[in-house]
Amino acid sequence: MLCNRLHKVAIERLRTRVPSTARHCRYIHNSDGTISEKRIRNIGILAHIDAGKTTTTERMLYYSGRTDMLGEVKLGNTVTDFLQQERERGITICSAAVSFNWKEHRINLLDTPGHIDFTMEVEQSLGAVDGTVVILDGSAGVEAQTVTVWGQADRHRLPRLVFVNKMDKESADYDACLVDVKQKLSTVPVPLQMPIKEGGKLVGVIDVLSSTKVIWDGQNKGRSYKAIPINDEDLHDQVQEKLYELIDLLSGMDDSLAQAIIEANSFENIKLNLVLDAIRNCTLKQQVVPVLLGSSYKNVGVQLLMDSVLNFLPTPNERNQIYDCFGSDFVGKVFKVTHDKQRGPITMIRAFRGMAKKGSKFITATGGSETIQRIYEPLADEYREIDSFGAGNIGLCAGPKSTVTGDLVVANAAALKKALKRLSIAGDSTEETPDDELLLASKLGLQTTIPDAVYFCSIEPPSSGQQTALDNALREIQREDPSLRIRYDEVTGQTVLGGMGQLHLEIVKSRILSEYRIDADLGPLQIAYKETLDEPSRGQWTAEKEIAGSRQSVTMDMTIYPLVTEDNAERFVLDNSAEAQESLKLIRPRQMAFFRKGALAALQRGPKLGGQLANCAIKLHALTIGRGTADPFIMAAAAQCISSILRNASCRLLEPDMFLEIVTPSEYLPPILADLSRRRARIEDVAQRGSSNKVIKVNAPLAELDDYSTVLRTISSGTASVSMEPNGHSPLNEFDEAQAMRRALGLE
Ligand SMILES: Nc1nc2c(ncn2[C@@H]2O[C@H](COP(=O)(O)OP(=O)(O)OP(=O)(O)O)[C@@H](O)[C@H]2O)c(=O)[nH]1
Repeated sequence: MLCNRLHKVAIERLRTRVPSTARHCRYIHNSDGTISEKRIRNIGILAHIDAGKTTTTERMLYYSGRTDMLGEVKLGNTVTDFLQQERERGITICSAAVSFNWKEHRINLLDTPGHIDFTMEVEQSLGAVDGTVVILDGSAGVEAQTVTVWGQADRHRLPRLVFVNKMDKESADYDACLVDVKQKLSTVPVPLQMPIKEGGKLVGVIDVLSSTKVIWDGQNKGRSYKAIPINDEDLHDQVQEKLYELIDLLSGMDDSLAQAIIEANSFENIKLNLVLDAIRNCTLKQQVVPVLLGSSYKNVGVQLLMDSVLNFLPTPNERNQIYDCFGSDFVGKVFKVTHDKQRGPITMIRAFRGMAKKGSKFITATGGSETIQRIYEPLADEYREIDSFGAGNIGLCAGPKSTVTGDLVVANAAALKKALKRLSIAGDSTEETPDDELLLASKLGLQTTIPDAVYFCSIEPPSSGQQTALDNALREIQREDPSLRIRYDEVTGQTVLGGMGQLHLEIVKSRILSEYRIDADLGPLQIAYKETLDEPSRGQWTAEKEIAGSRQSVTMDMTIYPLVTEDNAERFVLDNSAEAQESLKLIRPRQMAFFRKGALAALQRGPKLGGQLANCAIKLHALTIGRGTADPFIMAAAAQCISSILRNASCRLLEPDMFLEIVTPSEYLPPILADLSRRRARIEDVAQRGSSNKVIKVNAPLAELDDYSTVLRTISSGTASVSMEPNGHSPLNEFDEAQAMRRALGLE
């Protein structure tokens, strides 16, 4: 029988695991010191807040032998939550990179924050990994932020595993989680395990593929576990049925497995390797998602999750073909910058092609050349020096000074040109433009979109003597976190911060105090409105000046017009009439690139409340640039022209909306709905969850959600919960706009 054969293989497989205490596996390195790509897995851990990412990561580090003790979130001593703020608040703020060896493979793991305010961190991390583990809280299933991070992983086309954690909780429901995964994440779950509970306590899992019980004995912090055959006949038949269901499902997607079944004329006698290969192939194609379970906190199931990472998630060379245009030249992506007190800025780079060595150089988006003075292996805030890191791996580099999170880094200008040429996007021009790298990034589909700020506030140092120190601290934090916006308000003379939420801005303030010893003052939190225009507005502008004896002059004619949708729309276009083309043909590509930059930059500040302009584009009709005019002058002139057109245009405010998912016992539905209607909310859906709960999906203006979580708790006697995420902007009517303007200007 299939099961008997699978038993032997599987028990053998589980028993022959490599001793996990090996701290360094020499045999995974190539002769040049790099690690073979086949032996690397780069994974991100994603989840709704508090599902157990940090706890699971901590177990992985411990079982792999990378750490000697098990950190606990509650005790504030975990490896990945190393910022003081994270330890105090028990949440992940920054994604942290850790690497460890497991069964002769290197796993580089990025633990990401679960709170919506730190979505940008998740986005950057996903650009650096090849697969993800999505963790669910077994008692809560798929939650609002799970759906958000799942969507992010979709955008990066990342194969995934699901780990249903917290299965030790009485209210945990594995089957409900599987239904949730199918319905809410619109994917095909492949359950590889079933829970084993004894006296209500989770003691192990049934490994469906091998039809064995895997039991953790509760000793030595879950290090040891054993696989034993299933003796109970009923249970055995039940597991067998699950296995056949699984093979049946996979055979519809995997030809080799289908062929084997046809040849055997049954599901029996199918080799375990064929089933494993089918799961792997279908996972890589993102047709299915293997689902595992356990309890990280109670030390059950994590080792099998680590095995599955090796078995089912892709190696670096199974993805990332878009970087083939670089051949063997070094190319990588900066997924994070941190500031270490002793080592200065540390740039974390995922290498896709080539090799980076200590002492070598690379170029960045800003065109600057950077030198890698030292390279370290990732272990959160600990550092172990290495000489190089190659394609598929992650390296922490000390030395680069201006690289920012999200930068594409390339060996040198020649390598960049060669890659552009291979992609045939260099055109005939031999002139370097400031947009070369952007062009490449957009061609490769690597452009990172920085989410819009939803809140802003002013920030001031305790004394004017500390302004420079504060500016430097903010610059450093912004290099780490591009979702923090910083601008100088010329009218008030204040520095203004824009962020993803209240928590985001509070954390920035706390970091400035704890890491830079500046007790800065934050002004009141204000909503980040956007602005748009109702109808096209055209204007002409001439900028003339004499700088160091050289006459600078730019004359231009432009229109700003509304767009129906901003998706994929070009925000700067040239008028294609014959007359316009005649005027524009004299402009060199580099001058046009600077002009475009200046014009687009001016769209960052609308005339009403200084909000970013949305849903509009610029058309250039005519441009004349005097001989010898410097590029920065061209850029500034374009910006002045746009600002002047905007001042005369009819603009409107757009307010940020939030999407809310509220889970409440049914009896509290009426008062919650009544309260929402007072908040200008738009109800999208009210559905039943389980026998006694309702789930309300609703869109509401951020301006109306001040203290909402507290109010909800009061209305529902503490039983309802809400998760929120930004959901675009929508126009205000005249009355609400006038009120918003008064509030923003401090007039009420
Ligand atoms: N009962 C139970 N509690 C768990 C389990 N795993 C984690 N926890 C607890 O759940 C809480 C959140 O765990 P974390 O590991 O910080 O979760 P996280 O997903 O990293 O949280 P954020 O990064 O802040 O989103 C902590 O109090 C953990 O001790 C589990 O398997 N069972």
